[in-house]
Amino acid sequence: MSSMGEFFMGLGTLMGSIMFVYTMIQQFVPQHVSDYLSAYIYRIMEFANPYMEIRFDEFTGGGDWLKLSKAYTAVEAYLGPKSSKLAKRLKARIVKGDKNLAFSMDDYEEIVEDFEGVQIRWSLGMTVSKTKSFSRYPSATEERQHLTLKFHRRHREMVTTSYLNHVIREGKERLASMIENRHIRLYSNNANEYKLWSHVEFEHPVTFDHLAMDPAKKQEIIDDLLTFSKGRDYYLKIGKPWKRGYLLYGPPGTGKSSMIASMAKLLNYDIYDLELTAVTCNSELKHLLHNTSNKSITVIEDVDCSLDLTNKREKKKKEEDKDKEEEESDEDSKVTLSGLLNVIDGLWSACSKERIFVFTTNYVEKLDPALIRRGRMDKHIEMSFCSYEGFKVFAKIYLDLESHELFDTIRHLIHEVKVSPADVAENLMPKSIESDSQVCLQNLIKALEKIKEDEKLKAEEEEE
Ligand SMILES: Nc1ncnc2c1ncn2[C@@H]1O[C@H](COP(=O)(O)OP(=O)(O)OP(=O)(O)O)[C@@H](O)[C@H]1O
Ligand SMILES: [Mg+2]
Repeated sequence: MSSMGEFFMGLGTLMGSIMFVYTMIQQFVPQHVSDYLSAYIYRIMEFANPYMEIRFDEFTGGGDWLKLSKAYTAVEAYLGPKSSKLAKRLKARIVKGDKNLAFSMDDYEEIVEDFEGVQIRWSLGMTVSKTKSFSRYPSATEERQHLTLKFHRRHREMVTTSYLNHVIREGKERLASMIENRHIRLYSNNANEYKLWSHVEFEHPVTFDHLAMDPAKKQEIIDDLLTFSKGRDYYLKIGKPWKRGYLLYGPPGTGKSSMIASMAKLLNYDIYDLELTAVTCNSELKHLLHNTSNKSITVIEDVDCSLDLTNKREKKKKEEDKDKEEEESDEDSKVTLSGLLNVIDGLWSACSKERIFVFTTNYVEKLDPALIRRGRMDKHIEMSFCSYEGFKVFAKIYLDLESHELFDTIRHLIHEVKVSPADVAENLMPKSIESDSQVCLQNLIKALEKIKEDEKLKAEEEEE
């Protein structure tokens, strides 16, 4: 064994000397001779080098369509605990919700692990590329990491099969448990250079318990969501992709956004807040949706305002007769209704699992029926003005009250007026440190009476 080691050490010294001599010669020979020599020297080096390398890049794809590599993510997760034990230089960071620091390998650090008696080296490298001139930060550099696996080539078969299978399997298991324990993420598609999502940790405190709405309706939605999340086998059995669409409609301030936050909390799903107006074309939309993860909620808020999705199909038919060519180029340049329908339930959507789509709108009647038909938006949920039941939820949460002598007055008033839950919540909040629940309820009564008065005046004006 030691003679083998000595042999390779000697070989290493020899190669070093050849490189030194070659560098000297290079300065005195013409370019074409130097190129010729380089090719030969490279071959000799390859022949003499007993090690092989496999590289895992952080991103795959190229140009504007970069994608976080799944293999890299799995390897990184696999190496996490090993790095803290084996690496000499570590990076430390605080992970929210975890009391211990998280460690990973520092840049250009290397760790060596033993797998079934075979020595395997992992190193973390970095490629630095200048961002393109149209970047928001002209001189900024873009750093991308890669992990390199190095081993003796006589173990090629074992490393490329059983070792790497083991790495990916363990990495994926670790990722799954990390996702289960980590905070929910809120992704948004700001128009960055690589057309990818950026995220923050989702800190919204609202849950279904805070939602003021009819308790039976609330329970029905909770049951629907839980049935969906446990429905893997059922969806397989009925031959449908495991996804569900919810349309939330109703006036402003009735809890549509709060409902989305509660859904994500209930299921522990990430939220992808898709800003359609920032998407330039159908293929970019497809790219973004391809890069969402399973167990997630993709949200398009105010879908009626995001695009002209209202009667696009009818327009399209007319335009088709007019000028076909013009329409084709138009299709390429922006997101269209058919582009959106295609990403929601085109063939590719069947490749993902456990996906929820939520659209919100204040004007359900404006939307193209194709967009909201069952199968696309499976459940239509009307978020409406505050009812007495809704008020009772607020009274319990905001004031710790289950009953009060003023409740009866509020019950009568709330039936008579159209008041949003947001307005009720605002009026119930104490406005000074001295305000007790009596004062808060009286404030609400005043506000409701004012709304009633205004509604009456408006009706009279309209009649006139
Ligand atoms: N049903 C509700 N239950 C509890 N709180 C509510 C409800 N509706 C509104 N609120 C309160 O009002 C605020 C605004 O609500 P939210 O943003 O969810 O309304 P929205 O329906 O999404 O409005 P918009 O149509 O303007 O987007 C919330 O922060 C919340 O405090
Ligand atoms: Mg909203």
